[in-house]
Amino acid sequence: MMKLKSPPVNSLSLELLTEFAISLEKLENNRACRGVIITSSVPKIFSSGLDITEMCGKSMEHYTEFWRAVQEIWLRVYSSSMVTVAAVNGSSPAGGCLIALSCDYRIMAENPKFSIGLNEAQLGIVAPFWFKDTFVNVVGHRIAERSLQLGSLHSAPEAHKLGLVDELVPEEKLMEKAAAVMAQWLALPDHARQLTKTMMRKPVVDRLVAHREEDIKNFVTFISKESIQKSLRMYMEMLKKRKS
Ligand SMILES: CCCC/C=C/CC(=O)SCCNC(=O)CCNC(=O)[C@H](O)C(C)(C)COP(=O)(O)OP(=O)(O)OC[C@H]1O[C@@H](n2cnc3c(N)ncnc32)[C@H](O)[C@@H]1OP(=O)(O)O
Repeated sequence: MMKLKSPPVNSLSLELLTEFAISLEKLENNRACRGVIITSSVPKIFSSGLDITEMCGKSMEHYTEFWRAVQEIWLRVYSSSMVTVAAVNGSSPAGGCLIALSCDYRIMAENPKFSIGLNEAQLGIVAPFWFKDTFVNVVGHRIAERSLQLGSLHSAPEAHKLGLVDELVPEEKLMEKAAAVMAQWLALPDHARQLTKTMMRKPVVDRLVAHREEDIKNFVTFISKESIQKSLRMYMEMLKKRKS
């Protein structure tokens, strides 16, 4: 099991992304490890997505390093040879949702206050093509298109209805259910499951691998724009105001 632990909201900072990638690599290289449950140790939050402070007021070099780390975590989770189950035990906007979408199966705590979705548009930013591809591959084109354009965050019941999460279970049953799903997936021979997973996911993975440097350049150019920086600053202010 892998538990995201970066209070208060598990925002995906460069440090957390790097630790996460190293832990995944270790598990991937351990032949005895055939599956991983990804969850959070922060109450009520799975992950608040990318750490916005990593994308605000920093240098081009920093944005480059940060975006490479974001790409890396997606590539590792999405193309993992292990069975990956997301036990979504709290809200999971944007990058947090991407982590869950990249797993093989998603189980979410049945709490209507928890929400999940790719809400980038609400921040005035655009989800890159590989976020979009991952989303489309889970929920289909129409639902993804509407949800992405509106930057929707879906409540747990709504997310289940849309197919964004596979199952809802009472919060106290989440880990038990995740273990049961893992056992069910691990009952199959690894090679058949892994080859099938590769067949299904390879086109999307290959697309980023082929355009990785171009994608970094696009991100750095986009995020460095004063208008985008302003949107991000305003969003952070809104988060702080909402709190007080
Ligand atoms: C080409 C560009 C593509 C770039 C792609 C980006 C994808 C992303 O992931 S962008 C990030 C999107 N994330 C969000 O919109 C989530 C924002 N956060 C929330 O909605 C809420 O914080 C929460 C529902 C996750 C939790 O709510 P809660 O009431 O428990 O906590 P808060 O008081 O709101 O937050 C506590 C603390 O944490 C700061 N914070 C929250 N989220 C982030 C974040 N993603 N990055 C950095 N910091 C974050 C928040 O401002 C509070 O800080 P202070 O205690 O200093 O006020």
